[in-house]
Amino acid sequence: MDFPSVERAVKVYRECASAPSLSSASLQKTGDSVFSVHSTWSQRDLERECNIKYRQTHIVTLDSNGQIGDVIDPGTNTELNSEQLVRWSPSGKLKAVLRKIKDKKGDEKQYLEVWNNIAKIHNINLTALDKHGKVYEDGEFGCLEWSSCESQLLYVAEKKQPKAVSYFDKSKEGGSEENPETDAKKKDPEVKGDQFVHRQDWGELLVGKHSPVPCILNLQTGQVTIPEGLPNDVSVGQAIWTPDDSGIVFTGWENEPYRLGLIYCRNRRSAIYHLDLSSQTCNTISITGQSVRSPVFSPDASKLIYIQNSCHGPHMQCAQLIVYHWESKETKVTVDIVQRPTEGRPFPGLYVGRFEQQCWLDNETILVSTAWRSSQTIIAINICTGEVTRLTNGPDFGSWMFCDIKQRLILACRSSPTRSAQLVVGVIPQEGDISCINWKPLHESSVILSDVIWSVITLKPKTEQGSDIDFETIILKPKANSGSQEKKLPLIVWAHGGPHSVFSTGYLLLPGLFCQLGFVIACVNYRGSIGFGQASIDSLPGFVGTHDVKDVQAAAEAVIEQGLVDRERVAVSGGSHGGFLSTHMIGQYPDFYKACITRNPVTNLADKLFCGDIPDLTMTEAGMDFDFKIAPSAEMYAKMFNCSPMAHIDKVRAPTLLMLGSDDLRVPPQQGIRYHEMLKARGVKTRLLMYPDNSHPINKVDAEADCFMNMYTWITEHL
Ligand SMILES: CSCC[C@H](NC=O)C(=O)N[C@@H](C)C(=O)N[C@@H](CO)C(=O)O
Repeated sequence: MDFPSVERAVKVYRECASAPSLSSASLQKTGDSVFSVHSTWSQRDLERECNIKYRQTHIVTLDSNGQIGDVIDPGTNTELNSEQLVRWSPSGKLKAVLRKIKDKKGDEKQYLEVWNNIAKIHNINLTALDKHGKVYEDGEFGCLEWSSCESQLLYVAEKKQPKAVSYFDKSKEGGSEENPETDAKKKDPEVKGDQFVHRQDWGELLVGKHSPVPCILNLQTGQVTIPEGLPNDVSVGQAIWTPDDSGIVFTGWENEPYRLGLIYCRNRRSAIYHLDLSSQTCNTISITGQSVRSPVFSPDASKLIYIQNSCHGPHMQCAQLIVYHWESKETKVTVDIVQRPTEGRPFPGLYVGRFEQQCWLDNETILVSTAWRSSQTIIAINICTGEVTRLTNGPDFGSWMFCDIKQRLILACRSSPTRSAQLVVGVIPQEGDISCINWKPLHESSVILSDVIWSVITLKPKTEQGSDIDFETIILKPKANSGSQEKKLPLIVWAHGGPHSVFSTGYLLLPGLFCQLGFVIACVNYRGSIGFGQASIDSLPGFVGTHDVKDVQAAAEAVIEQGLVDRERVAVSGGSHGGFLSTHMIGQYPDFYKACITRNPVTNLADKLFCGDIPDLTMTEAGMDFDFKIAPSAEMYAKMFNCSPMAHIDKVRAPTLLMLGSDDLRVPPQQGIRYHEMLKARGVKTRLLMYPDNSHPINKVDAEADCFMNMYTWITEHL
């Protein structure tokens, strides 16, 4: 087949990859019926080979009926690459900014700034204060919270460790005998012999993050204090003030017996704590033995909500919404786990990482984004009754993300497989059906794939365990051919990673790109994906390499049966567990797939058990209960190997491209390197690309672009 040229592929990549992705968006009330929308975006810059960050501001007015009036785009884009965290104060009059700057010597410094509407009014060099290590800005631990009196800021940073010195450091010898007291007072504590103690961190994308502690900056004094009374062996994150500023509430993850990778893992043992700052007493709010996260107070401070799910089993699960009544300390599960949604009760359960801090419509209703089958949707939850109302369900946009709410003005971001992110506002009706929202765009999507059409098909597995659980596949087709039968197109079958994640009908860069270049794409949400009920998730562990493989194959065959695809030109792609699946497909269906492209694939679970930051994934997905003591028997090793792609290596024929991140801690590169070598030793065509300074996602701008071009040339060479 004559595929579009490499030059065409480069052009299409430049266009589609230019779509900015939303990092954050907030509403500020700036007048009686006037609101400003501040949004920060991330956009690939291929020339500078970096992701640039910039801010946009829009003005929204409400008319006399409280409906959306004008939407004004003053066209103010400001690049802001040094900002790490931004938080407006409760009054909206002040803005706190955590900024990272390199000084003249090239050393990184972190500043906490406070701006009013005229200028910067506070500027604290946190690094120079030397009260703690780096401030955390990540999505797991990070926080930046104003006290209600707007005189203090709360954040988390690496705990300061005693300086480790050598027993043979001459500068420490002599002198101190004469003045042990004065010397000791003069210096920070020092520890001899600890220079090379292994300090385990929280793994992939959290390297160097070992022991975060809460820090309080007093804006009047410019001083930072680390509260006393913190629980031992707990990593603190997501800290918030109690409503009267008398204490802090935070999520604490257990460090012992050792840390497991935290990112993308919502099953790490943790608790919600309340530390009273004056008495320095710390109490646990949540029940023990769970995985909890994202504490948020109601506007009237009467209730605290947080998310809870089991700390055993799959890394992503259906969660519970917990309400904790602050005065009575009564705790209630207000939204429970959903095992099997039904036509009558379609709500599939909660799949939420963190609440937005401003997620309250009123003191009884919160707004949340959650996976709802193959869509990301916004729901309203009545936290007294547990009633769930779906606020977004339109046919044109499959992915909606809740951003902010002020009074009844809601700010959201929406996209689809053919439209990049678009900010929208709407007014939630005071009466009647709150889902009747008249959404108004603040701007047009920057990328619209007008020659691509997308759809979702539902499939039922054949007879086997878990066969009463359906699954879905998102299909992208070039519009030009959608109706015609004469020209059969090549197909790429895509498997997501996790395995407990999901393809949502939002902007999908790579599938959209390949569809633009003439491929039909099938993105498979196989059984075990989130958003379909807990029973679907639980149906996969112990059956990886069979159920997920069969579902991917069923999806591929269902697309072929639609008649648009040339069954002799089918490729398979996927990263991580998606790489586990794509290498399984070419091993189990060696004549069906004519090419394979995979990123950081899991190829041998037995080998992975003792490398990488998530040994528990290996045992869980192989159908075994994880135990920190990990004492695998020969039978357990056999079981892990037998459900792995490496067990099928002798059958593989398909030319296979592997793309690995040299810094990947989630799935170490050896998994891909060994598979590559096994193919070479068997004369199977294979190519391995190793991207330095890239981790599990391989998302550095230059590496990502190079991956795409190599994927394109590999597939077009072999289909
Ligand atoms: C977002 S689900 C990831 C779940 C899992 N977490 C811990 O086990 C995980 O990281 N799995 C990897 C093997 C994987 O498949 N990662 C996915 C999703 O991040 C990927 O595409 O990289």
